Amino acid sequence: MKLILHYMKRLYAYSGAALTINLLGMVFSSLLESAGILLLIPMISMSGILSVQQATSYDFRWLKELQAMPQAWALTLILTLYVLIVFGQNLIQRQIMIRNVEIQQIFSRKLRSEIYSTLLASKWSFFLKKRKSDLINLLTIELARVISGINLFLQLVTSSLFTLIQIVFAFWLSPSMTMFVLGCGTLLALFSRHYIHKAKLLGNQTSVLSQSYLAGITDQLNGIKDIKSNNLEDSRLNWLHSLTKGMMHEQMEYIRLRMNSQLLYKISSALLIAGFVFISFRFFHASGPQLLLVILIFARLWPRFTSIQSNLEQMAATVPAFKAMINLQQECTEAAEPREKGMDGSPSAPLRLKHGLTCNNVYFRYHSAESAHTLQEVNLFIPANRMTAFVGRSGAGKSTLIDLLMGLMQPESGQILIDGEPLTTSNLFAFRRSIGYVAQDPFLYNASIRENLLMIQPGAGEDQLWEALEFASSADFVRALPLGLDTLIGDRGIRLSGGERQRLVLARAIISKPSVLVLDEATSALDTENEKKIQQALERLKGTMTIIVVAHRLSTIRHADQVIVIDQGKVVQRGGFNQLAAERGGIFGHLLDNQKEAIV
Ligand SMILES: Nc1ncnc2c1ncn2[C@@H]1O[C@H](COP(=O)(O)OP(=O)(O)OP(=O)(O)O)[C@@H](O)[C@H]1O
Repeated sequence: MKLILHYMKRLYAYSGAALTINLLGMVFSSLLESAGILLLIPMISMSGILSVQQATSYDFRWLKELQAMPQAWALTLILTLYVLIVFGQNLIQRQIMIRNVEIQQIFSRKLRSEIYSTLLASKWSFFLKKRKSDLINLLTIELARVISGINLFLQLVTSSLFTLIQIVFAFWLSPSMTMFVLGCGTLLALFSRHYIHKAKLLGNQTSVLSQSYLAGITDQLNGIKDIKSNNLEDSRLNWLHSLTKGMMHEQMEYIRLRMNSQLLYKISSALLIAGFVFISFRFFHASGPQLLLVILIFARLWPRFTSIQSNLEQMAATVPAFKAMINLQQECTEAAEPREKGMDGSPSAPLRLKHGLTCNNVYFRYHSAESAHTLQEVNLFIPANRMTAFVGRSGAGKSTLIDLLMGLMQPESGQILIDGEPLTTSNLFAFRRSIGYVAQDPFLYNASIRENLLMIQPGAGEDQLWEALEFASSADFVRALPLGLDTLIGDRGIRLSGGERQRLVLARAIISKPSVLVLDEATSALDTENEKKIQQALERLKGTMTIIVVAHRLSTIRHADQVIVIDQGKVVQRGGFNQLAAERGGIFGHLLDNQKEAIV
């Protein structure tokens, strides 16, 4: 309940007065509905079916005045009033329903953007710990459950208000009978508590199953080529069958639970009416009109109790989603990156690196204090507008160092300096804006080549697009495509070859003319021809920007101004390519020999 109230407060904060007006509108509409029913009494009374005076202890003075009028006049008056009330009530009801949906839509939109923006503002280290599919599950399925939980809560509030007014109205007609119905309702609600508890447990299962489903499907679609080429379709289908069996079982349990509770309420309603009418008639000799009133009150109140019970069960099933969403928001807030503090609130302009980047005695580790350092005692200088290459064995710590240099993670101790200034929150965003980044596994959006380039430089003209493509050795292949720049490249650029993808990502990285270009193993998965094209692109860019390259293929960095060798998290060699190649017994020479052997 605390969790739901947390979001209700949010709902109130977002919708403010509109929500209060709607709730008041609901009370008014409910009052009108009761007034409409109240008018049925003189109608019934006039028809002679029921003498209301006889059935209740109240004195209907206005009825007597009506009876004094000619019957045709009185009936016309009552019927007109009845129609007007029903008409007015339905108009208000219509307005309330539209406003309710509007409030819900505004809330769901704001909640989605609030959660997504907190997520985007989280540090890179947060994403390293999280499974991508779990985040997708939270942002789609669980978020939808939270929104449906809020809707259910609003329905519950409405239902409770309606019921309260019905109770007051019923009390006015017959206090004793209303007390009896309320007593029975309370007893049944106590008895039905276990349904709500069970619904919450089933809601937990729903969360777990949907998380597994999404995680499995995402993994498998990401690795569909592997599945097809290794003939794994049957085993994947078996996985799906067993998971969907669990999902079906859980859904059937839930629906059985809800139907059982509804059945209990409906059967008890019939039993209570029958029992009450029998006892009143047999032992207390109640009159016909009194018995009719019992049925009227029961028929109006009991369905309300049933719908409140059903509402509570459905809400209980969404509680785990509320819990998951609050946890995610808390985790994101704890992992939030410091906000950009521009002087006038606008994003800061990219930096231009003048002298270079420095690592000053940098130490870093991913896990707790007990684990070994991934990087230790790293001291180095990357001069501006030169090409610096990092090499080393797999797992040496090259990518980790690049992440620290880009400010994606912070050193445990030591400092990263930008032109002599420590990299802190005040210059972090301006520095990041000055970087163009190309990863080993190039990421492209499922859009056209043009759109992919414009995402980084929205205002770029045709000349600028082609210039970036020329520099990245991509112009030829784009020109050869039937639709040229407007070619759609598919999911992550699947319709292009690995080399074309990589060169297109390079074009995208340089289109904004960044001050620093980072290539993290961008040529490792390429063939010699494509590697050569990237190498030529780097040659063209040399001197215009600071280039940092992590390379497994040493041929890529043959023309680097400086090569830094990392081993077990430490800088073990540095110098020019040829100088390091000539150093006897060094790791660089060893790596070079290995690659020569592989070629022979
Ligand atoms: N997200 C992470 N969580 C925990 N440990 C990590 C993480 N990423 C990398 N490591 C560990 O840090 C060490 C350095 O990894 P890193 O990726 O920086 O090496 P690398 O030199 O770039 O390797 P490669 O050339 O194979 O990509 C490795 O032992 C690796 O297991």
